[in-house]
This record gives sequence, C-alpha cells and structure tokens, in this order.
Amino acid sequence: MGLVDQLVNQPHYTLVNQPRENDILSHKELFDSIPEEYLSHKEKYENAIRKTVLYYRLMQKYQNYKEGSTILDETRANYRNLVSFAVFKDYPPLMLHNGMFIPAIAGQGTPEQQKHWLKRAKNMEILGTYAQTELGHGTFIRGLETTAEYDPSTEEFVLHSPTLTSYKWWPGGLGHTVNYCVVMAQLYIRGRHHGMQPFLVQLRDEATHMPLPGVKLGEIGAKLGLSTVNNGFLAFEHHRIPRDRMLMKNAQVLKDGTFVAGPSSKLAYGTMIYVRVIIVNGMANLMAKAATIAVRYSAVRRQSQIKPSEPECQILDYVTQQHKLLICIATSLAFSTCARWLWDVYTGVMGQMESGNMDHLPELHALACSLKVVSTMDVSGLVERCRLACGGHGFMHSSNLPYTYGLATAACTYEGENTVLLLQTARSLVKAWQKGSKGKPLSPTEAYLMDKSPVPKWENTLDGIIAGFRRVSAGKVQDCVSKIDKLVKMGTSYEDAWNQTSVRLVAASEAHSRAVILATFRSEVSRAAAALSPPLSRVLHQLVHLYCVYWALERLGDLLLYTSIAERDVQELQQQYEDLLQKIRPNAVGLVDAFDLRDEILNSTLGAYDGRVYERLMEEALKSPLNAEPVNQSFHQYLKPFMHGKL
Ligand SMILES: CCCCCCCCCCCCCCCCCCCCCC(=O)SCCNC(=O)CCNC(=O)[C@H](O)C(C)(C)COP(=O)(O)OP(=O)(O)OC[C@H]1O[C@@H](n2cnc3c(N)ncnc32)[C@H](O)[C@@H]1OP(=O)(O)O
Ligand SMILES: Cc1cc2nc3c(=O)[nH]c(=O)nc-3n(C[C@H](O)[C@H](O)[C@H](O)COP(=O)(O)OP(=O)(O)OC[C@H]3O[C@@H](n4cnc5c(N)ncnc54)[C@H](O)[C@@H]3O)c2cc1C
Repeated sequence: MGLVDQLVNQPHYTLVNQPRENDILSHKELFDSIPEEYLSHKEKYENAIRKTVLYYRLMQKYQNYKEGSTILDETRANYRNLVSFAVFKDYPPLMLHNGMFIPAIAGQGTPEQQKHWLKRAKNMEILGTYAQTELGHGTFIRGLETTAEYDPSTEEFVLHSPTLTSYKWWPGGLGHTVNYCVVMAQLYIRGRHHGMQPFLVQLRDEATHMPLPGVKLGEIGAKLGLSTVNNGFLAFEHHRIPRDRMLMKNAQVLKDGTFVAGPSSKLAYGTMIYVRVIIVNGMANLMAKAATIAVRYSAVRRQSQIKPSEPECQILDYVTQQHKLLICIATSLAFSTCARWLWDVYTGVMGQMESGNMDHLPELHALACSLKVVSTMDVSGLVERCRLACGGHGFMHSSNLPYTYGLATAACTYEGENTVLLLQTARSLVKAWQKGSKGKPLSPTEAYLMDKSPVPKWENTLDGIIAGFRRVSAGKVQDCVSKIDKLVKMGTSYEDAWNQTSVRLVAASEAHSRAVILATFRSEVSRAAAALSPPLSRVLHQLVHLYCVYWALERLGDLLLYTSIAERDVQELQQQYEDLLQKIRPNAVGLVDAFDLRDEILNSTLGAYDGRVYERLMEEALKSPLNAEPVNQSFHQYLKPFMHGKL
C-alpha cells in the first residue's frame, strides 16, 4: 500500500509498479506508438478522441462506473485523474465532462433534471462541458454578457450573444467534442435582470454532430499546454431552449415567468467551489509525478565528484539537489493531506446546506480559494524546479516534465485567477477581523486572528513555526485593516482604499493559507501516524518538519517583522533544515516509490522504476520522424544550394 494511501486511509488501487494483466493499463491500444509531440494539432486531437473513447469504455468496465458511482465520488475521480496521465500527456478532451458538466448538473439540477440528464451524461450518451468564461470576461462573472431571456408565451428561454466579447471562450471540449453544455447566462424575465443562472443547452445534433441552428462553435487554437483539451468558443443567435433546461435546484422560473430566488445567489457559483476543492488533490498528483521523475533520475544520474578521489556521485547526493527535491515530496504529501481535509470540510458544508444551513459557506469559499491558489502556485513552481533539477534531459518532452508544468500552470489561471481568488480570501479575513474586533465569534480556521496575547518568545518547534505563521497572517491582516481605515478616514472611498491596499491583502491572504496548510498537514499526519508503523511514522514526521522549516526559512522577512525570531533562531532553523535533508536522503527513492505511480502514469524517460534512463532517452530519440531517413529532403532543396552559393 502506498504511503499516500496509508496516510489518508483511502481504498487502494492497482497502481503498484508491476505489470498486471487485466487492468486498464494493460490495454496497449491506449498508448501512442508515435509520441504525441510529433503529431500535428489536428492529429493530436483526433488521436486523443480515439483514446478517449477507449479510455472511458475501459473505465466503465474496470470501475463498474455505471452502477456503482456516486456523482462526487472523489476516489474514482482521483483514480481517473491518475490513469489519464498514462493515456493523455496533456489531459483528455472530455476532462470537463466529468470535471464540471456532471458536477454542475448534480449541484444545480432538480431531482427530476438529475434523474434524466445525469443518467445520460454518466452513460456518456451525451457529452458536455461548462461554459462560463467569455472573450471579454473571465473573472468578473457579473459582467458576463450572454443573455437568457424568458418568453412565457412559448415557455422557452432565448439564449443570445449580443457582442463579440460575449462569445463563450475557453470551455474544454467545446470546440468539436461535446454536444451539450451547461451555459452560465444572465437571466432576464420581462426585461428584469435576475443574475447569472445555469442552463443545460444542446449544442449539436445528436446524430450528425452538426451545430444546431443558432449555435456558433469552434476551437480557440494552440496553447502553452493542454493541447488535447479542445478548448472552444460558442455564441448563440436567439437560440431557444425549453423552460425545463434551466437548472433549477436553487433559483426557479415558473411557467408564467415568476422568478423564485434560491436561498443564496452565490449557489449558482457552487460548481466552481467543487472544482477548486478537487484541484488541490490534482496538484498533489502532479507534484507526486514530477517528484518521482526527478528523484529517481537524480538517483541514476552521476555527475562530477564530491571528493576527487571518489567516483562520480549520484546527483541526489548533492545537498543542493536534496534542497530542490525533498521539499517536492513533502509538498505532494502536504497537499494530498490538505485536499482530503478540505474535501471533508466541503462534504460537511454541502450536507448542512442540503438542510438549509448556509452558515459555513463563506468559510468554505475562503478556504477553497486560498488552497486552490497556494497549491497551484507552489506546484507549478516546484514542477519547474524538478525540470531544472534534471538538467538538459528535463527539457525533453520525453521527460514529461514540460507537459506536467503546462498542466500545473494552467491551474493558476483556470477556475479563478490566483490573485483574484487570494483577494476573495482577503475579503473574508478583513471581515473576520472587523467582526472579531467587535467581540463576535469567528469561524474555526480564522479564529486565531483575534489572538491578542503578547508576542511569545520564538520557539524552533513545529508548534512554534505554526504559531509564527499565524502571527504573520494576523499581523498582515491588521496592517491591511489599518491602512484601509486610514485611507477611508482621509476621504478615500472604501473601494479605492481596498485597491490601494491590495498588494498587502494578497500577501495577507497567502500568509493565512500557509498557516492553514502547515497546521493541517501537521495535525492530520499526527492523527494518521498513530496507526502507522514507527519507521513510517518517523519519516512522515520528518517530512512535516522539513515542510514547516522550509517555509519558515522562505518567509524569514515576515517572521522577523511579526514574531520574536532572532538571528540565533534562524541559524538553528537552517541547521535543522540541513539535518533533515541528510536524514531524509536515504529514504528519498523509497518515498517516491511509495507514491505508487506506475511507469505508464509517469510517462517519462527519466522516471521509470527500472532506472533505464539512457536507454529510454535513446529509444525515444529514435522515434523522432526526422530519424526515419539519413538525409532530409531539405538538404537538397535548401542547404546544398545555399552552401554552393546558389540560394
Ligand atoms: C482527496 C479528495 C478530493 C479528490 C478529488 C479527486 C480529483 C482528482 C483531481 C482532479 C484534477 C484537477 C482537474 C480539475 C478538472 C476541472 C478543470 C477545470 C477547468 C477550468 C474550468 C474553468 O475555469 S470554469 C470558469 C471558472 N471561473 C471562475 O472561477 C471565475 C472567477 N470569478 C469568481 O469566482 C467571481 O466572480 C468572484 C471573483 C468570486 C467575484 O464574484 P462577485 O463579483 O459576484 O462577488 P463579490 O466579490 O462581489 O463577492 C460577493 C460575495 O460573494 C461571495 N462569494 C463569491 N464567490 C463565492 C462562491 N463561489 N461561493 C460562495 N460565496 C462566494 C464573496 O465572498 C462575497 O461575500 P461577502 O459579500 O459576504 O463578502
Ligand atoms: C487552460 C484553461 C482552461 C479553461 N477552461 C475553462 C472552462 O472549461 N470553462 C470556462 O468557463 N472557463 C475556462 N477557462 C477560463 C478561466 O476560468 C479564466 O481564464 C479565468 O477565470 C481568468 O479569467 P480571465 O482570463 O478573464 O483573466 P482576467 O480576469 O482578465 O485576468 C487578467 C489579469 O487581471 C487581473 N485581475 C482581474 N480582475 C482583477 C481584480 N478584481 N482584482 C485584481 N486583479 C484582477 C488578474 O489577476 C490577472 O493578472 C479556462 C482557462 C484556461 C487557461
């Protein structure tokens, strides 16, 4: 059983790194004979569709997917996510079908709508995506321009895209893959605006796949990564859909055009919260993949000598290399642990909301925003660090590190741009500060803000570091509130004061997220470790310790400003960090093995279990289409006449 699984006590999957007959990855037809990067844009898409069909059919077979699954079944989603790494280096074109289309129907549809549409969607009889972002607006969703006007005479909604900037832009699979989608549009009834609402819209004929009349569709073009996701554009020309296609679990439109508001207008944003929550786990997976590749490669690669009398050493023996990579192992564990914890918070709050209690939605929103941001920001930075740690070979697509970086950095933008989401959490922190200052109780994850005790003596322990991060966060929030108050007193409007304080607000928000992550990682590991063997428990605690000390050293400036840390403490912390690198080094390969990612999932010349790095690099190089002939025709056409002065 893999280390991560033991830690979070998840059911185990057959991912261990041994050949298996009878599992999904034994189907060779899922894999490419020509590496994806040598295909044209169009071929990449067509190949991805070929594999998608096979992949989903096999998923249904191996996961008993039709009957057994619940909609938000996170363990199946995690399994799908890992297996998809083996099949698609750049995510599948139907990523949004399971990632957002099904969750949107589940979260926003009435029981009758769910009964009909979820069944069809889960059986893959219809394929869908989630279309919210437009060419002109992604962040500011109140500014979306697509309209859905209710016509009581025919009991239909009329969907319309009035401007170029109102074109839906970005949804995955929208270009040429899906035939349905959840469209977020501004609802109007008899000229009155009722906010953004979700509509289930058929886009293409189910038999011919031609766009329906009044529906304009296309693909948005080549991107930094996610080249097989088929992101698309969409516009409507007064396109009519029946009334029952508005997803009406929350707000409703009755036949006569009466609008019945839901318990909160923010419920229409629910699908975004769900995705932000699962992204944290997605980032832990990407980090585990990159760390496994880079650590295994660093055990195989020998370069230079530490002592002139000795043979060239494994590059993993350089302490600088350990500094680059061991934090990546700890980070993956930190985020998988926090993801599991956040998932429990999410399901708890969703359960309360089913019975009408919305009290904890704001806290969930603030947490989901901040953990989404820090996990995507850290993982994209650390995946790039893994790539650099592999030297030249890390630059090869065959290492799979460039693709992995593309997947991680995309998540910094999608599902809420990171700065924007940090500002959402900052909004919650400032409100908490104001509330707490009036003596009102705060939510559990923000209650520490009101700790008014004098700054304690710094302690170089886990408790000390976590307490220090809380001080930093509280200090920064207080600093923001003071600046905003001061500006407002000077006559600046609250909104301008907010904007003028926003660099500090973002920093406060990040500090809060770090405090939450450090504390959660620490407490969840302590809780889980009680059931583990002493050696495993010891190594997990070393990783938690490494993680906390690493971040303390990264944020020394803040700690110096807001805590009583002194020069001597910093030197001791640095020493602790170096000692931990030394202690963890012998277990580094074992730890990445414990992530339990099969070679097919790593999809990398550098990271395979058997360590045949050079043989794999050569095998992959020989797959380059240019190596099919000794002399390329361009020699005769250009180089030869050029060298002979004839061109
Ligand atoms: C281990 C367990 C788990 C395992 C699971 C295993 C999984 C395996 C791994 C999976 C692999 C990963 C791959 C994933 C696949 C999917 C890929 C997705 C691809 C990408 C799809 C997309 O990219 S899809 C488009 C997303 N596009 C946005 O993301 C727009 C951002 N833009 C906004 O989100 C709003 O527009 C913005 C800014 C808030 C302002 O909204 P606004 O102006 O209306 O609101 P204001 O700022 O005025 O705020 C007014 C009040 O609303 C409150 N509030 C705001 N939002 C709220 C909310 N959501 N819920 C509650 N409350 C909310 C706020 O806190 C205020 O509260 P208050 O007034 O009390 O202070
Ligand atoms: C790979 C990928 C896949 C995607 N898939 C989907 C999908 O399936 N469905 C879908 O609907 N959308 C999708 N999107 C769109 C995505 O959700 C948006 O790109 C994202 O929400 C950011 O919005 P934007 O592009 O309008 O950026 P902008 O909001 O224009 O951001 C540009 C800059 O302005 C800053 N900024 C904007 N507003 C503020 C503010 N209030 N305060 C401070 N700074 C601000 C940002 O911080 C950023 O630096 C996808 C995007 C990507 C990259």
